[in-house]
Amino acid sequence: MGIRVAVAGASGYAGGELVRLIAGHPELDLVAATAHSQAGAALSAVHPQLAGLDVTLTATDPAALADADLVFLALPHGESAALAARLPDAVRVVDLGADHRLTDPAAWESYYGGPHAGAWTYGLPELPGQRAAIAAAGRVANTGCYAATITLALAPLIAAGAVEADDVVVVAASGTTGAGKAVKPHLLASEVMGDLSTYKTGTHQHVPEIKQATGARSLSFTPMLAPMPRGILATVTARPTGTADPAATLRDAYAGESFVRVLPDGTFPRTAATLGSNACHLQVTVDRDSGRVIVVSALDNLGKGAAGQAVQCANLMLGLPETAGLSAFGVMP
Ligand SMILES: NC(=O)C1=CN([C@@H]2O[C@H](COP(=O)(O)OP(=O)(O)OC[C@H]3O[C@@H](n4cnc5c(N)ncnc54)[C@H](OP(=O)(O)O)[C@@H]3O)[C@@H](O)[C@H]2O)C=CC1
Ligand SMILES: CC(=O)N[C@@H](CCC(=O)OP(=O)(O)O)C(=O)O
Repeated sequence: MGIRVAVAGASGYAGGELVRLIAGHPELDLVAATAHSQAGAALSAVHPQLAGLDVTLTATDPAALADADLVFLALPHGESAALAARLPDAVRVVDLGADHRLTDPAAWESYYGGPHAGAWTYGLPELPGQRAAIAAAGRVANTGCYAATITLALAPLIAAGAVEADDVVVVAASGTTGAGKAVKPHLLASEVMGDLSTYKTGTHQHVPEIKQATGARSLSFTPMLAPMPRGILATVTARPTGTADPAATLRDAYAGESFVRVLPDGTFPRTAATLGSNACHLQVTVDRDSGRVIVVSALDNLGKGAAGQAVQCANLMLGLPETAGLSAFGVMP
């Protein structure tokens, strides 16, 4: 028997990807997979890609999870804080939701509403100091999917003083799994196919998280819905300060990393190249006309944007090799 892990919200997109990764992980054993409306169903009936795993979804009840060494929470916003509070301290928790990401209660109130549940250790191992903090933590708040894509592109540049922190502009497109599996009319194939649209224009809830994680002081963020199931591509632009070379800064920041790749010169990230993996691909250039630095960043929103990142954090928390059960290589085409 390996290390006992459980997934709450296993019937959702992020939960299904967690179970897939756990099934291929050399050290983790799934001891519970829970759901809400679909409790009682066979896991493989909900997730056909998991055919062959003999698992029945049970109700999301703390008693079903308390027996695990580590619990992944892949629940709607607002549900994980209440559930985590009912788990014993000895059970480690990685929350894929937003409940514990923000340190500023006013930012939480403004973007999410309702009571602020308090901040946990932020689950982005590639940020300076964060790897050790995650390894020492009992509770980790996994990143938002856009927040991971954008923070990996921007944080080293602001930390090095290579770009100005008060004029960051981001335009990004996400696949539809980013919105979860619950039925929503605007996500019907007939609405999404052949279309590209902005949404939450100028109001996206990841803005305070990205500012907190990167040190950006002013951020304009325009998200778009793309007609594809998975993947996020972000263009992050900012004014260079002239004091540090952006390309060298990014290459130095990620030189020893397993999952974050600054691509060879002239090669730009594509979402498809990251799908199914825990990779984030980056490229940096300077806009010929405006002189702004442009960083392009791509990842799989269910991989490095959610479940892959959560397994990476769990590996650190459990003292396992950080890369265990994870691939840096996508399944393109
Ligand atoms: N999808 C993504 O790309 C990313 C998602 N996340 C976060 O991960 C979490 C899960 O997202 P995702 O998988 O996309 O969402 P889904 O809508 O696909 O899945 C939600 C899960 O939560 C369960 N659930 C629904 N309502 C309740 C409730 N009231 N109490 C307990 N469980 C409930 C559902 O069960 P059932 O189906 O049985 O009703 C399902 O298992 C969210 O917080 C999301 O923000 C973070 C990063 C990326
Ligand atoms: C396409 C789409 O709707 N994406 C979602 C991504 C949210 C997400 O996954 O992150 P959180 O965990 O912070 O909710 C959105 O933009 O709100």
